Amino acid sequence: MNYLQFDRERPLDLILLGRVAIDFNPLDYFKTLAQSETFKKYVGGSPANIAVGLSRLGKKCGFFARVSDDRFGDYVTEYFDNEGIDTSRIRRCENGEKLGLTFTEILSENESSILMYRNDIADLQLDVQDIDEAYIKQGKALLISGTALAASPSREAALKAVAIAKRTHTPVFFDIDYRPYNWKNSDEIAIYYSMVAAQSDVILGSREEYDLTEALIEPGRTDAQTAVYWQGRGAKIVVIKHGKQGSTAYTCDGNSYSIKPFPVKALKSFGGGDGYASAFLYGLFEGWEMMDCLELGSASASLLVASHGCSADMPSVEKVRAFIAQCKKEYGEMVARS
Ligand SMILES: Nc1ncnc2c1ncn2[C@@H]1O[C@H](COP(=O)(O)OP(=O)(O)O)[C@@H](O)[C@H]1O
Ligand SMILES: O=C(O)C[C@@H](O)[C@H](O)C(=O)COP(=O)(O)O
Repeated sequence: MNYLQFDRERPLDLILLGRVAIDFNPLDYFKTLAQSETFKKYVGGSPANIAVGLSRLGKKCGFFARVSDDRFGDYVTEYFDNEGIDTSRIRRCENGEKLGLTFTEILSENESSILMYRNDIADLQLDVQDIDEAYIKQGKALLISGTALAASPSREAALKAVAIAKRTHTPVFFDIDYRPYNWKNSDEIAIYYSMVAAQSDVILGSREEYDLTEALIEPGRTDAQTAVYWQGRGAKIVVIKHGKQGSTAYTCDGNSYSIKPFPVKALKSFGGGDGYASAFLYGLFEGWEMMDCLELGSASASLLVASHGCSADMPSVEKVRAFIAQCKKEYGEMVARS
C-alpha cells in the first residue's frame, strides 16, 4: 500500500533542511577521546549523512543549509557536489559563524559517544530568506532535521519550510534528531518538536525522542499510543527505533511492522540511524511494501555501525542487497524479521 503520494514530475527526490558539519572519528579507536591521537575527517551532521546515503542509493537530493565562509565550508560543499547533491541552496555565513565539529569516542563496539563543538554555529544561521517556495516545489518531499529547531533564525526557517511544504502538497518527513547542544530547555524542545510532528507525514525517532516531543502533551506513552496520537494529527507513518532491539513502523491503516538489526560485527554505535533513515526513505520513494523499506533500512544501519565513517560509508543499493542476501544465506530467510 502507498501511504504517501509523491509528485513524480518534481526533479528532486528529497530536500533536506538542517546541519552540514564535520566528524572527526579516531583511527586509534577503542581508547578514550583523551587517549586517541589520530582522527579521520568526514562530512557529518545527521541530515548531511542522510543526503549522502540517499544519493548513493540513486536519489536526487537538495539541501537548505548555512555553512561557514572558510575552507571547511568549501570542503563540505565540494563533497556534496561530488556526491551529486544540489548545493544551490547552501549559503555562506556572513558574520564568521563556524561549521560544527564532532569528535567521536569509540570505546568499544557498543560504547561510543560524541562531543560536539557548536558555539557560534553556522547551521543555526539558516534564515527565513534562505527558504523559497520555488525550490520546495521542486522536491517530492521535505525532510526537517529536529536540531534545526533548536534556535532562531534556523527555527523560523524550518517552520517556514514546513508551512510552504503543506501549501504545496509536499510530504514532510521529520527526523527528530535530538542533540542536547543548543537547546535552552526541555519546554522549548517539546513545543517545537510537537509543532513539526503535528504537520509531518512521516516521523522517525527513538523512544527517548518521542518522550521529549510528547513531554507537554502526555508523558509516558507506549509506542502504540504515540503512533495513534500522531496519526490522529495526520502522520501516515510513525517509526520508533529501539537501538539494538530493532524498530517498528506504525502505519495509518492501523498496522505495525517490526524489524531487528541484521547480525554484524559492530565497530561503533553511532551512524546506524542515518543509514537506516536514508535506506528506509529510499524504499518509500520506490513505493515498496513497508517490510521491504524496513529491511533495507535495517541492513544499511548494520553496515554503518560496522564502518568507521558515516557519510563516506553510505552503501549503494547493490551493496545493501548483497549484504541482505549473505545474511539470509547464513542465518535464514527470516533473519531480522523474526
Ligand atoms: N549494534 C548494532 N548492530 C546492528 N545494528 C544496529 C546496532 N545498533 C544500532 N543498529 C541499527 O541502527 C538503527 C538505529 O539505531 P538507533 O540507536 O535506534 O538510532 P540512532 O543511531 O539514530 O540513535 C537501529 O534501528 C538498528 O537497526
Ligand atoms: O549528527 C551529527 O552532527 C554527527 C553525525 O555526523 C555523527 O556521525 C552521528 O552521530 C551519527 O548519528 P546517528 O546516525 O544518529 O547514530
